[in-house]
Amino acid sequence: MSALLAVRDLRRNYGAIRAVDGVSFTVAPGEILGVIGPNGSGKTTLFNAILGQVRPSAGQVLFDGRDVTGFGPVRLARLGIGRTFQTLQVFASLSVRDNLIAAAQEFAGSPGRRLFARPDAGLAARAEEMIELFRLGHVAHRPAGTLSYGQQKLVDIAMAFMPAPRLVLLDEPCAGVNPTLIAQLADLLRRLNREHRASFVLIEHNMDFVMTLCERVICLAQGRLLADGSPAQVQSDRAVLEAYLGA
Ligand SMILES: Nc1ncnc2c1ncn2[C@@H]1O[C@H](COP(=O)(O)OP(=O)(O)OP(=O)(O)O)[C@@H](O)[C@H]1O
Repeated sequence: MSALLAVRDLRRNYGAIRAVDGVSFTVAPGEILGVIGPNGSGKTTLFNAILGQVRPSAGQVLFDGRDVTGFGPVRLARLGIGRTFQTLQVFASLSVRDNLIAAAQEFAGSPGRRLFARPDAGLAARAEEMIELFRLGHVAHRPAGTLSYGQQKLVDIAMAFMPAPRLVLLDEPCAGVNPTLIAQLADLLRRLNREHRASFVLIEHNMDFVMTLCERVICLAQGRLLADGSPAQVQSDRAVLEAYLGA
C-alpha cells in the first residue's frame, strides 16, 4: 500500500544547529505513529517543517504521493492534514461550539465561497458530531476559557478534527492532562482511527500512552532518526536507551 505521508531526508538548520538532520519515514493509511525523543531532539521542528510552519532546509514531504514540501497549514488542511500545538489554540471567550465552527471555517472553501456562505453553513452538524464524540455536550455552550485545562485540550483536539482530516499531527496531546482524561483521549483517538479512518502522528513524552496507542514508533536524537519499529522494539533499543540516559 502506498504511503499516506512520506518524509524524505528532511533537514532544518538554525544557524549551526541541525534541528532536523536528514529524517526519513512513512505513515501508512490508517496508521498511528508515535514520535519520541529527549528534549531538544527535533520533534517539534520536524512537525513544523512537515507542515510548512518553518521552511525545510532540504528534503521532501509527500502527502498521498503529491509533493507538498513547503505548503502552508491552510493549504495542507484543505488537502486533509491537520495539527495541534503544544500550547492551546482555543479562543477563550468563544463557546466550545463556536470554537469548533471557527476552526473549520478557517479551512472551508475559497475566500469567495466563505464570504457568501452562512457563517455556520454545513459546519453546525459536524460540530455536534464532534461534541458528542468528545463528550463535550455538558460544556458546549460555555466559553472555552472557563473549562479545565484538560477539557480545553480536548476542545483543541476536536477543533483539529472539524475539517475531517485524513492525517493529524498531535504535539504532546497528554501534556498537562489528568490520567482520567488521558484514558478518555486514548479511547477517542482509537475511535477516530477506526471509525473515521484518521491517521495520526503524535509527539508524546507519556510512554504508557505511546506504547498502548501507537502501532509504530520512531525515536529522534539530536535531529536524527535513531530507531523506527514496533513500540516493544524501540523501547528496548540500546541506542534509544542511551539517548535518554545521556539527555
Ligand atoms: N526557532 C529556533 N531558533 C533556533 N533554534 C531552534 C529554534 N527552534 C528549535 N531550535 C533548536 O532546535 C533543536 C530542536 O528543538 P525542538 O523544539 O524541535 O525539539 P523537541 O524535540 O521538540 O524538544 P521538546 O521535547 O523539548 O519539545 C534544539 O536544539 C532547539 O534549541
